Formats: sequence, C-alpha cells, structure tokens
Amino acid sequence: MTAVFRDARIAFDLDGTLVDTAPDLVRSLNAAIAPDALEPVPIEDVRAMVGRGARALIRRAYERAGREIDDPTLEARLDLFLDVYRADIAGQSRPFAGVEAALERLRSAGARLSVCTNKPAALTEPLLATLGLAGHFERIVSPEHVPAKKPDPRHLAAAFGETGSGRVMVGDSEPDVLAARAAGAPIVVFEGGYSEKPAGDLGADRLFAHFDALDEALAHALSRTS
Ligand SMILES: O=C(O)COP(=O)(O)O
Ligand SMILES: [Mg+2]
Repeated sequence: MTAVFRDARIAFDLDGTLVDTAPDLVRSLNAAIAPDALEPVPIEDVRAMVGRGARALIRRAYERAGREIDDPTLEARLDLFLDVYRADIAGQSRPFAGVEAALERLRSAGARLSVCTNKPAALTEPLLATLGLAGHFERIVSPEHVPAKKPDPRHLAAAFGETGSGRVMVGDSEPDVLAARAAGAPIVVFEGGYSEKPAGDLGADRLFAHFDALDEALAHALSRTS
C-alpha cells in the first residue's frame, strides 16, 4: 500500500483533525465573551463552531446568544481571546490518538506533509511546536500566508506546493471539503473532529474514525485520482 504515498502531497487541517484543541479554545472563548455577560458556551457547542478562524468563532458565540457585536467590540474580544489562548496554548490540547504514528508512517513511505489551517499563524506555530509536531511538516500555511483562506482553494494549493505524484487533503469540516473540491483534490474526513454538519454529510471521498485507519483511507483517495 505504501507505494502510493511516495512523493504524494498530503495537507492536514489542524483544529479538530491533528489536534483536539476544543478544551483550550472553549476556555479562551468563554473568557473573551465574559465582559459582555454571555453565558459560557459548552464544549460540545464549540466543536460545531470551529473551522472558519478565530474571528468567526467569536462572532458565532454572539450569534448563538442572539446578541449583536459591532466591529470594534469584536476586535477587542478577539485580542482578549488571543491573549488568553496564547498564554497556555496547549494546556489541555493534545494530538488525537494515533496522529504522531500516522505522520511517521506517511513520512517513512515518502509522503510530503503540510498543514493548511484557518488558525492564525501566531497560534498555529506555538501550538505545533509545543506539541512537538512541527517537524513533520514541510509547510505550515496559515491564512496570513495566502491571499484567501479555506474554503478558497489557493490556501490548499499553497500547502501542497509544487505538483507531486498525488495530492490529498485530510480535514474535519466544510471549509476543508470545499477547498479540496475547488482545488480538484480528493479529501478524507476525520469523523472525530469539529463540524457543524455530520461528517457523513460533507461529501468526503472517504471517512475515517481513527488515525490507525488513515493510511487506508488516503491510499483509496489517492488511487482514484492518480
Ligand atoms: O481556527 C479555526 O477556526 C480553524 O482551524 P482549522 O482550519 O485548523 O480547523
Ligand atoms: Mg478543522
């Protein structure tokens, strides 16, 4: 099975795909909305609110409470969120079970790995470094590095880099699937991640429930396109 990975470009989403960041995201989000006396958002709800960046996460917390937020307040709450989050970015966040072993296997089989995330670079880099994951990736592409973020396919194209023997995205939510479709690349979706819609409704080429099963899902997706 491993021949299909030689020189393949595999781009990974971060929040909800590589790392279970929800506990630290919810703690920081609830600190950021506290000045406006919003009820704390429960962690299960946050899992359906992540995927379109930090600003969107805060806006969604206000929408959920039926409250309006003006732009200057949003920027102030974003600053607070970023300060709280950055101060203990990997307090409870951990790679999902089997992630490190899967990254090792794919690299040993010759795959070229990247991260394609809507998480701001100032958060992505310390998170991956703190968890010891950064060294697996040839490219780590946050929204600041590209003209537009996922679902825009230019974000994913930047993560893939030059054409390899095949290209595939691994993600957990709709922006990932839309970016892959628009880039003409297959996508496999992690069922344990964060998504507004059920993973099975996103239109993935293949779903996987544990990283031990990632290689098989990727091999299937790659063999259909190369
Ligand atoms: O920060 C977010 O909202 C999403 O990040 P992701 O693209 O890695 O899922
Ligand atoms: Mg995600």
